[in-house]
Amino acid sequence: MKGRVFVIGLGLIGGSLALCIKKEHEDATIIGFDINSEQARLAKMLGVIDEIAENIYSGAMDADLIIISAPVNETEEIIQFLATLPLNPEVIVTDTGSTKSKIVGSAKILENRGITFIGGHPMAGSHKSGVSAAKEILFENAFYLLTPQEHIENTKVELLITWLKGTHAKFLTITPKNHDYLTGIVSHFPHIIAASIVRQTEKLAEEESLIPRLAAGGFRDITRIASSSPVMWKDILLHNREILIELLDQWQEEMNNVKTMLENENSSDIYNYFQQAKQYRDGLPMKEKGAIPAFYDLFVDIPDYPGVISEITGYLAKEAISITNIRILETREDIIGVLVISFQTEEDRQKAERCIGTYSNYATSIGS
Ligand SMILES: NC(=O)c1ccc[n+]([C@@H]2O[C@H](COP(=O)([O-])OP(=O)(O)OC[C@H]3O[C@@H](n4cnc5c(N)ncnc54)[C@H](O)[C@@H]3O)[C@@H](O)[C@H]2O)c1
Ligand SMILES: O=C(O)C(=O)C[C@]1(C(=O)O)C=C[C@@H](O)C=C1
Repeated sequence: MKGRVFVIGLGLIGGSLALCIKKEHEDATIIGFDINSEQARLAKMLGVIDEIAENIYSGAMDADLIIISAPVNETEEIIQFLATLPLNPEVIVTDTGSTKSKIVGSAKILENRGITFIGGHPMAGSHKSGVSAAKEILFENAFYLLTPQEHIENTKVELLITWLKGTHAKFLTITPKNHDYLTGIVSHFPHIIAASIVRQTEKLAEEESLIPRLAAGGFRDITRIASSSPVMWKDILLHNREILIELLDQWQEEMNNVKTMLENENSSDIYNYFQQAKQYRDGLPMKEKGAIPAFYDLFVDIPDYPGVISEITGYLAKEAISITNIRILETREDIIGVLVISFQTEEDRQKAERCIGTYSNYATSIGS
């Protein structure tokens, strides 16, 4: 499609969407604005946008699509400002905020002026911020939630989906209220828990200096998202305050149950607690980027000697097996333990397992 797309907020999400749109719609012009001029300059340098707008006014005036991708409080303010501008009457304004009720409520001011606003939330991301972390494949197979108000014409929603086709996401329309309830459970609340575990550990580490050095696999897995942007999460919590307070009450009750099981040394209840959790988690959809992203990981036990990683990647290269990611699980300090290699498909993972088995004696497993 041809047209002018204006992205306000050139961070991880705005930058990634700009890349997706440009890839799918080569004739479109992507204009970007960021309150942080360094981010805007970097976005232009990295080829994420075609032009930098000097301000929101100049970028928005003749845009066909406006994407607001700033923290959610800022998003509300940007909407207020857009409502003061003589925009193209056919423009679609959307956002990417992690909360929807307050933003969609604020956007009534645009609708009162005849401007179409369709709330949006791509349900994929990272703990990393900024345009340097933007990537075109970020939203592939993820859900992309849209929250159009009832009066919005279907053709407008379809047009927005066409603009966003290059995300290769799965679009789903829901109400803002339902959106905030669901994302409160599977996204916002886990971020509070991750941060709380890190904070508790930090406090306890004041008395025990070995703690940070021992914080390996399990701790890192459950706390990765505690490295996310504090500005973004401060805003999200305040927007979804009521639901999160309810979830915190339920969580406290849940923790009291665990405490009682332990006080009573009730081994069968403790077993069932973990068993039910495992069963539910193992049954979650893995092939889509939903609550748990799809990774075709192969775990390889490796000895601690220089060159072992290039040896293994060399075997895979010999058989032309592409890898998408490679990392080391630091199971023990100073000792290389397990190499985790990710593949795009299950077929590649199986080929790699056979390949490593053919060329070496390293033990492999696919985890569980
Ligand atoms: N990070 C994620 O995992 C994720 C996933 C989906 C949706 N979101 C949502 O998308 C939005 C953007 O998140 P992100 O991860 O890209 O954050 P980010 O910090 O990487 O980028 C946000 C950008 O917005 C800019 N900005 C802030 N105020 C602005 C203003 N008034 N005008 C113009 N630019 C402004 C910042 O300078 C920054 O460059 C947030 O609303 C967030 O809730 C985040
Ligand atoms: O993968 C991560 O780091 C994320 O936190 C991504 C995540 C999530 O909670 O799943 C975070 C916020 C968004 O609104 C959507 C996605």
